Amino acid sequence: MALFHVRMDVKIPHDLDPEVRAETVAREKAYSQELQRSGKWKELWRIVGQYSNISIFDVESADELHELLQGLPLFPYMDMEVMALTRHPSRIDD
Ligand SMILES: O=C(O)CC1=CCC(=O)O1
Repeated sequence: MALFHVRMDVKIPHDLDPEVRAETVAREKAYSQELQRSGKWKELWRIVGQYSNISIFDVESADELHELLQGLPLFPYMDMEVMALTRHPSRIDD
């Protein structure tokens, strides 16, 4: 198991065809909901006031995360920042 914190900033070009935009956003939703159901996409939060999200992924490896992120329909239109997480030694839960 490997946990990753990912920030995604969505930057869809203003001149993108509205139908392509709507279809891509719909595919993004379906793709992310499938990964949420699988348990790999554990958290998905909107950053208030921004077309950005904070996500937590629980995957086998950085390679797997890379594959998942590259498969996002909005991948060509996003900037991403990825942070690998490890357990803090002061945590009290198992
Ligand atoms: O709207 C976003 O933040 C991009 C996105 C990620 C998963 C999803 O459904 O939309």
